[in-house]
Amino acid sequence: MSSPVIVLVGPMGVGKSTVGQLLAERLGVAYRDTDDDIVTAEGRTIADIFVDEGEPAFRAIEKRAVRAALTEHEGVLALGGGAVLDPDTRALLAGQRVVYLSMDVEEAVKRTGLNAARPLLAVNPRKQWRELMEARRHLYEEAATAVVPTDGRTPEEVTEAALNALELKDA
Ligand SMILES: Nc1ncnc2c1ncn2[C@@H]1O[C@H](COP(=O)(O)OP(=O)(O)O)[C@@H](O)[C@H]1O
Ligand SMILES: O=C(O)C1=C[C@@H](OP(=O)(O)O)[C@@H](O)[C@H](O)C1
Ligand SMILES: [Mg+2]
Repeated sequence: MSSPVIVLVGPMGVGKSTVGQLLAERLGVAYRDTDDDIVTAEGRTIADIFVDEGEPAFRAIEKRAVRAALTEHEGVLALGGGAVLDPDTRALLAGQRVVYLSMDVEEAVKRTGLNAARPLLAVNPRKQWRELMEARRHLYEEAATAVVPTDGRTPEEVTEAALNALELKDA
């Protein structure tokens, strides 16, 4: 059993997938994203899974994908924004190097507001994002070994800040 060098958590649109790829490049390791694993395994988009089967079915698929990635992958791993809702997933994250990428609501709306690929923000994104964060903020904070704010930072600056926060700067 192995574990990732860095796991990224945080809300939809904060840049986990973007920054995850940059971090992997910087560290010279592989990048993996559990949303991509799900799309590949299921042969359909995340939005289609939500529409066809509903959120609970998606969470069950996600839980298996996250467990596999957390126990197999040795590089940088980005999780979907809701993965931390699962208590077993949170237990698996304990003791790992977990970075919580954070942002405020205005930044969130800029990055995700018009993006239909994220079904949970499809209607009234600002209100839905606030509600999601009320339910999840403490879960992200509890899971995190480092919190990296992304507001007003480019993906490259966020990557640099994450490496600094983890003291992996010279990697
Ligand atoms: N630091 C950033 N500043 C501005 N836009 C960003 C930043 N990081 C990511 N983005 C953009 O926000 C959107 C969501 O990024 P993504 O990496 O898919 O987030 P996540 O995987 O956390 O949902 C993309 O359009 C991406 O280009
Ligand atoms: O926060 C969530 O509940 C979700 C986040 C999405 O991933 P990103 O955080 O990569 O957008 C994706 O897994 C799905 O749409 C549900
Ligand atoms: Mg993503």
